Amino acid sequence: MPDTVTLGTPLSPSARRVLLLGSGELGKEVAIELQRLGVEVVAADRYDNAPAMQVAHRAHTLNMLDPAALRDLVAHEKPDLVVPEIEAIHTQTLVELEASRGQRVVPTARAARLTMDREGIRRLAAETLGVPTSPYRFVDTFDEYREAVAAIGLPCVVKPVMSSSGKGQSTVRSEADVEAAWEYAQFGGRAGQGRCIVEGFVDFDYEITLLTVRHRDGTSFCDPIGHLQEAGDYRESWMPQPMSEAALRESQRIAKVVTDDLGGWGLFGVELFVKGDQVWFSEVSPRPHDTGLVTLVSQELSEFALHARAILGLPVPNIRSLGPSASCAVLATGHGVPEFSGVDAALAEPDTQLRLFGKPRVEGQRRVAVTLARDTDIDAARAKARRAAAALQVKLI
Ligand SMILES: Nc1ncnc2c1ncn2[C@@H]1O[C@H](COP(=O)(O)OP(=O)(O)OP(=O)(O)O)[C@@H](O)[C@H]1O
Ligand SMILES: NCC(=O)N[C@@H]1O[C@H](COP(=O)([O-])[O-])[C@@H](O)[C@H]1O
Ligand SMILES: [Mg+2]
Repeated sequence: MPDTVTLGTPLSPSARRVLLLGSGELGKEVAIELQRLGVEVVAADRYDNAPAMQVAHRAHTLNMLDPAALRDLVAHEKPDLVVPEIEAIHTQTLVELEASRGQRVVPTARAARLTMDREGIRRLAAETLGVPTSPYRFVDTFDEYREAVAAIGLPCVVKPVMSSSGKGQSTVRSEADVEAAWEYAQFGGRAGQGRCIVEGFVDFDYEITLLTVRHRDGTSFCDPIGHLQEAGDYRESWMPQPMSEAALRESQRIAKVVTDDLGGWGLFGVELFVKGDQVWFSEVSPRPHDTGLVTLVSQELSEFALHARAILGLPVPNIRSLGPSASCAVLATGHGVPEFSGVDAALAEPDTQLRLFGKPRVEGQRRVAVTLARDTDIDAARAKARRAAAALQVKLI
């Protein structure tokens, strides 16, 4: 890579073009950061008017799990960079395009392929890299599942190999939960019926996301983000999560081993469980992480700005923290188009911010907004972010 990075003008022959595969709330912030650097942004997802599409130069709606549709889109847009934003992409097509046509994929096509599927990343981390994880087994049938539950023991966690935000995931605490967890895993995943992982339950003290940036000058870490999950989906996150020196060092070691193997440039969300000084690797997103939404208020360069810089080959000389901060997810339940009231009340306190994602519709339950707050300590920041979320009312019309 030359030391001089040249960026162009969007919609002109000199444009640097990025194709975002997935256009949710995280992609929307990435698109905004790229727009600020004059990058031409093309947003794609499975439905029209997805959040990032609303701030992109162009948008395409397609089934990104369909290899022909994905290939056509890349051939049509000829992006300098393909930037995956979700797991549910036909990543083998990206591997082929990278190999045959030198198509650049962020961070690498192999990283996108290995992390789209829990089996790829888990086997790499535990079996190849020797990183500590929960015990696990992969299963395809109910009989294999029963055997895995017996071998791993209760409690255990069951998840479809391809799912995110807790979809299809449940914890089996007693014999009575065994059948329902299987049914949910079969129908709750993003890609329909199929293979599952059964994991031993890790009785952690707390869990973190360690945002890890691989950029042209090396690897940088953000402060650890603590978070609270419900039903496998994030509800609150905060930073900096207090940790022992030993646990932080071990977390950074694991994050470095895993992200070095995945390679490429970009920001990764490394999910870790911590008990005392012991650390287990859970999974990694080779892209900004939902719990990292807190960086919109906690850092001068958010995880989205860091991702944009890293993927464009720009330097990340420092990551400046602005103080104890928290985020609180806002979920809507029901059917219809969101309308938000109490926005003024939600923003009444100092050092509070809001992102309304602009998701066009809710069917069931969906994250539609996030509140962000800074304060003198973590507890105060969390309480403030929760108050802001409570002040916001979402009506579905
Ligand atoms: N083996 C485990 N032991 C204890 N808790 C677990 C285990 N696996 C998952 N969890 C809990 O469930 C949460 C979600 O799990 P996981 O990150 O694997 O799901 P996901 O669907 O990939 O979520 P996301 O896409 O939001 O990262 C974890 O953050 C953790 O709180
Ligand atoms: N844990 C992963 C995660 O938070 N991903 C974020 O949620 C969007 C999907 O939301 P949707 O399910 O409401 O369409 C994704 O596009 C991404 O921005
Ligand atoms: Mg996770």
